[in-house]
Amino acid sequence: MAKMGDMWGQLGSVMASMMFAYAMFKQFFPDNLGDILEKYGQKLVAYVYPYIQITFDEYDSDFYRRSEVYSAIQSYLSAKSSTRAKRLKAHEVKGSKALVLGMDENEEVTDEFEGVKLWWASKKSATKKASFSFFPDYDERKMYKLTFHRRHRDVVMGSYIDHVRQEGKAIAVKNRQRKLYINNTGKGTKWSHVVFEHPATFETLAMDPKEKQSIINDLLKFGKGKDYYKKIGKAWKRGYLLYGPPGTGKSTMISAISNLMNYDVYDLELTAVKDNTELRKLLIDISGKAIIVIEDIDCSLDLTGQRKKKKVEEAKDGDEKDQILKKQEEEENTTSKVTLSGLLNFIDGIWSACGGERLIVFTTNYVDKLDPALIRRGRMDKHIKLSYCCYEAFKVLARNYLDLETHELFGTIERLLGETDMTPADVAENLMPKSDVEDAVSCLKNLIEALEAAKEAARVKAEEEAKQKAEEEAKLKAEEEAKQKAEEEAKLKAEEEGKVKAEKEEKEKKDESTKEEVKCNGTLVEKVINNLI
Ligand SMILES: Nc1ncnc2c1ncn2[C@@H]1O[C@H](COP(=O)(O)OP(=O)(O)OP(=O)(O)O)[C@@H](O)[C@H]1O
Ligand SMILES: [Mg+2]
Repeated sequence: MAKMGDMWGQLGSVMASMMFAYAMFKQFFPDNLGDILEKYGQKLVAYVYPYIQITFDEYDSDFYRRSEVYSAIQSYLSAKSSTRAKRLKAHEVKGSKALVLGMDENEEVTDEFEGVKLWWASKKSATKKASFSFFPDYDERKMYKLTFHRRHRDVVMGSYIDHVRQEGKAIAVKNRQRKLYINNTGKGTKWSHVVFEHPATFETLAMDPKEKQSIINDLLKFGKGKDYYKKIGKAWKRGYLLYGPPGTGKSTMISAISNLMNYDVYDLELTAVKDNTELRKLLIDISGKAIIVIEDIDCSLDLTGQRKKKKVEEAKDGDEKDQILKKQEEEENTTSKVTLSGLLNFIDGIWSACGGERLIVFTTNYVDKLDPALIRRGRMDKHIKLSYCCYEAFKVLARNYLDLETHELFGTIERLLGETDMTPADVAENLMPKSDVEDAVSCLKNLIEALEAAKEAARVKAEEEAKQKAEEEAKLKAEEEAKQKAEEEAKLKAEEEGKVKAEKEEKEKKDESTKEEVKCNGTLVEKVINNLI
């Protein structure tokens, strides 16, 4: 019975060949005889082959998305096949208690539902792709084939397939091993994954308890919001922007969110995405119950296109311009061409609604660098600032790292944390015992020492900065004074020169008139003498 499906499949192809042969010879029979033969032929086929086959392909017809029904059947059959199939495929899933078993190719299992017997077979077919390559390229199609007697058609269509889907989904959720997906593996538009095993939870996350609770409430409400989002006509997704200095727990919070919500994490490396089309393809491949993470978003996307253009325009020299353009072209070929608008579409374009519940999380150290369009509410709905360690956050770390709820040194630490900035990462590092002989008290003392050192360093830095600022101000002032002095001197000099010039002109004028007078007098004397003579 194990090869029941195959047997009927072969019989089916024999019948098909007979029908083909019949079609070839049909033209030699009189019309009415042909009709009679066809009618009885079909009856004969139905009589001999009373089984129906349904095929479930791994991918939807457009090859964009893995079929949900296929995945559900796979989970459903993995439970059946591990007890019934003879040839199994074993996948070792790290961290799971047992091997995950599935049907091997061309293997069959039987199933029973409401007294109806059904046969499932796993198949694989390869069709040759149209390609000019020397080596032929094949498209592999995996599928499940369901065979059942035609008298059970109503049961199968009415309830069995639905039962398989529901059961399969429930099994998948139960066995779900969360995954961390990455896209920067040189496989183009494909995600590859590892098992997600980060132990961080909201309990171990050090931050202000009120803020923490509000984030947890927000997430839980989102998780239960399927009907609500449908009612308000919004895609079931929510954006979180996590910002703050390095080592304040942004990445840790993403793990805590994944552990709280039981979502997979898709760590999207934007710089490895070729262009907007590739970005969209990646988006389509993301399943529901997912956190899409773009870390250090300010470094991932080139928002400086404008500035580059300007640089080219500024370059006057033709050679210089060519060089800049050539360099830019080279850069463009090697770097990602994902644009801001491509990313905005990724977050809330029409495609972003495919696939079910999703969280989109951006992290950055420099929130001011981001384009306001990227982080406006509606895209990044909740902005969470992760900051330096406060006393409340320290208490969480002390509980996690040292099992301490309170201690007399806590007071000193509270004061010091109020006086200096230290990231939770640094506090945690100081609280961690480095050897077996180190106990909780020595760790607290280490932290106090580190805080005092940090305070001293901050004081020295502030002093140096103040000194540098004062020096710069003094330099600026001196420069300003020198400039003013120079201006005044120049003015004085100009005045002096003007005065000298005016005097000179006056003198020249005077000399001129004296000359004129002398000339006149000479002429007069000459005239008088002439008259006298
Ligand atoms: N708020 C926190 N609660 C608990 N542990 C923390 C917290 N912040 C930092 N840590 C510890 O410090 C380490 C570094 O933190 P994390 O990687 O989350 O920082 P980040 O904010 O993502 O830094 P970056 O901006 O450099 O990516 C973590 O492994 C964790 O052990
Ligand atoms: Mg980080």
